[in-house]
Amino acid sequence: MKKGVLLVNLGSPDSPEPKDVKKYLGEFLMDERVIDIPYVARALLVRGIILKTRPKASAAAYKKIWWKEGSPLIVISERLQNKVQKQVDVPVSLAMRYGSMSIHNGIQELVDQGVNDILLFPLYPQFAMATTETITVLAEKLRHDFFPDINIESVPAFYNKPDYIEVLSNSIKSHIEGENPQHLLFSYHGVPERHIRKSDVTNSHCKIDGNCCVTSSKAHEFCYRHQCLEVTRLVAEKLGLKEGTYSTSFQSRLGFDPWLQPYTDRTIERLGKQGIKNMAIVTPAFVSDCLETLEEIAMEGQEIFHEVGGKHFKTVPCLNDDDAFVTLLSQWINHWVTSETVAV
Ligand SMILES: C=CC1=C(C)c2cc3[nH]c(cc4nc(cc5[nH]c(cc1n2)c(C)c5CCC(=O)O)C(CCC(=O)O)=C4C)c(C)c3C=C
Ligand SMILES: [Fe+2]
Ligand SMILES: [Fe+2]
Repeated sequence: MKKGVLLVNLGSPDSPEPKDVKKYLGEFLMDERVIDIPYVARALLVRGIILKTRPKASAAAYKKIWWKEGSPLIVISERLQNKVQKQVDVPVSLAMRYGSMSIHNGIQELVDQGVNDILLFPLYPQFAMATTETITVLAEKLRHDFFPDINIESVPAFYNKPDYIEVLSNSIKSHIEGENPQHLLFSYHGVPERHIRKSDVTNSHCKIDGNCCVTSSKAHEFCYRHQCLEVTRLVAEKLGLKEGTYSTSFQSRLGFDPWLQPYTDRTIERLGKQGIKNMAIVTPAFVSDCLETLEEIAMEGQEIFHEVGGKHFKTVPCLNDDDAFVTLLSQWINHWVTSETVAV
C-alpha cells in the first residue's frame, strides 16, 4: 500500500464577487448536514430566500478581508499543506468541502501519485455533523463510487489531545502576553441545538441544559458542545486562568432556530457593559483565520465592544501555519505512516 494524506478544510468562494459567493453558498447551504431539513424545504429556504439577499451582504464582508493572493482560509490552508509536506515523507494534498478545490480532485491527485491508502484529515478540532461528518461521508461516497480499490481512514476530532491543547495554549499565551486582558473569551462557531441532539449516539444524553456536557457520557465523542467546553476548560487549566476571567460563547448563527448559547455578539456587549475595558478573544473551532474570525470577530466584535465603552480588544489569531502546529500535525501523520494507526 502507498500512503498519502488529504487535509480538508471548509472552502471559500472563488472571489468576493456576489456571483461567486452565491455559487459557494448554494453548495454549502444545500448540504443536508448543514441545513438539515427535507430537500424541498431546504431548496425553498436556500434558493428561494437565503440566496436572494445573503450573497450581496456576504460578498461585502468577504471584500473586507480578501487578500491579494485570495481567500485567507485557502491561502493559509495552502501554507499549512506546504509546511507539513516538508516534514513528512508521504504526499500531502489539500481539498475543500465546498468550492473549487473539491475532495474528488484531492483524492484523484493522490491516486495519480500511486497512493492507495489515504489518511483523511478534516481540519476541525471538534466534531460537528456540519463539518467533520459531511467530509467523511462525502469521502466514503467518492471512494465507493470512483475509487473502490483505495482505503480511506479518517482522523477523529482532536479537541482534547494533550499535545494539541499545549500548542493551542502556548499560542494563546504568546499573543496575550503583555496585553493583560481582564477577560479571555473563547468563541466557537455555533450550530443549531438540533444538530447536537441529532449527533447524540445515546439518543437521550444531550439536553443542552448546561450539565449534560460536563456529565461523563458516550455521547461526547460526537457532541460539539461538550468538545468546545472541554477545549476552554483544558486551556484555562493549562494557562492557570482564574474562574470568572474567561468564558465560552458561540458565534455566526444563521436563521431563526435556537443555536448554541450564549451568543458571542451579546457576550461581548455584556462584558463591555459590565465595565470590562480590556478583553481578548480566541476562536478555537477554526484552525485557519477566515471570514468568521477576521470580519465577524476582529472587525464587528471589536466595534460592538467599543460601542459599549470597551477600550482594548485583542483578537488571537488561529493556529494557521504556526510552526508548532505544523510540527504537531506532521508528528501525527508520521505516526500513522510508521505504525498503521491513526495518530490522534
Ligand atoms: C468551525 C466550524 C464550523 C461549523 C461548525 C460551521 C457550521 C455552520 N456554518 C453555517 C453557515 C455559514 N458558515 C459560513 C462561513 C464559515 N463557517 C466556517 C466554519 C464552520 N461552520 C468557516 C471556517 C467559515 C468561513 C469560510 C470562509 O470562506 O472564510 C458562512 C458563509 C459566510 C456568510 O455568509 O456568513 C455561512 C452561511 C451553518 C448554517 C452551520 C451549521 C449548521
Ligand atoms: Fe459556518
Ligand atoms: Fe451535552
